[in-house]
Amino acid sequence: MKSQIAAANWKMNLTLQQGETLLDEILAQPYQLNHNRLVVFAVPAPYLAMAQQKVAGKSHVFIAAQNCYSKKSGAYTGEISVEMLQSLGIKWVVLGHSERREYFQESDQFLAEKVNIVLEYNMTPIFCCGEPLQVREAGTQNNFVAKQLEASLYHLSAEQLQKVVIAYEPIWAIGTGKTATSEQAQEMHAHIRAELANKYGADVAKNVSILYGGSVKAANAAEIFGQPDVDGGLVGGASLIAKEFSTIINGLK
Ligand SMILES: O=C(CO)COP(=O)(O)O
Repeated sequence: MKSQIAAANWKMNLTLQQGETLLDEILAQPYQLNHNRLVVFAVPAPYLAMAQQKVAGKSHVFIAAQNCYSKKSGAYTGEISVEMLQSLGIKWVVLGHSERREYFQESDQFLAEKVNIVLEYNMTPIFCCGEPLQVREAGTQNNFVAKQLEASLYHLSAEQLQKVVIAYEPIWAIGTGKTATSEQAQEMHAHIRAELANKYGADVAKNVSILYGGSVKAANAAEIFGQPDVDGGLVGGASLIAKEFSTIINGLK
């Protein structure tokens, strides 16, 4: 069964104290959450333990890492293993964000390895995909995203695939204020689901949560989330403002 998910991605923002205050303010509000209506905060690595403590005892609210390494342990200075995350109680990891792909040269193959290790530890990957502006302008975005999915996810079994959350984030809409229209979001999400159905069957595809990311804010969240194939969002800038993100959470179907 797929879930509706409001996921915050703080990226490389906020001090520890600012992060604590933000979490306190957001978590102080009442939300209608259940096992199919979830909130996730992807916080910077140094704040994972703090954030995990803040949500302890809160049902249906989870903390995510923004990245992890593909190896179990060893001489990999500066990297974070899934075992370390697991030891903190973290169950979610964002993988393949376009900023990681662009600035840190993360390849499809590397991401496939990260997906594998996250699933091996029974954690949930939020796998990001999405096309740059020139691909959108050329009209070849469907093919571009299908190739990203194929390269990093299609080695998975049907059972494994249903444990992956996909986040469609068109790069031209990230941090630009230029949101995809709800029609554009729905069109791509339907395409992603059709691709998954093609590979794994419709019964599997309908169980996969597909989030939209790119300039989601309080003012547009409910409309975008209301699209039939949009199962919530992965939110950057607006997730740093308590009132904005609280409204976004309430915009979930
Ligand atoms: O990249 C994003 C979330 O991962 C989207 O960022 P913005 O919401 O700031 O556009």
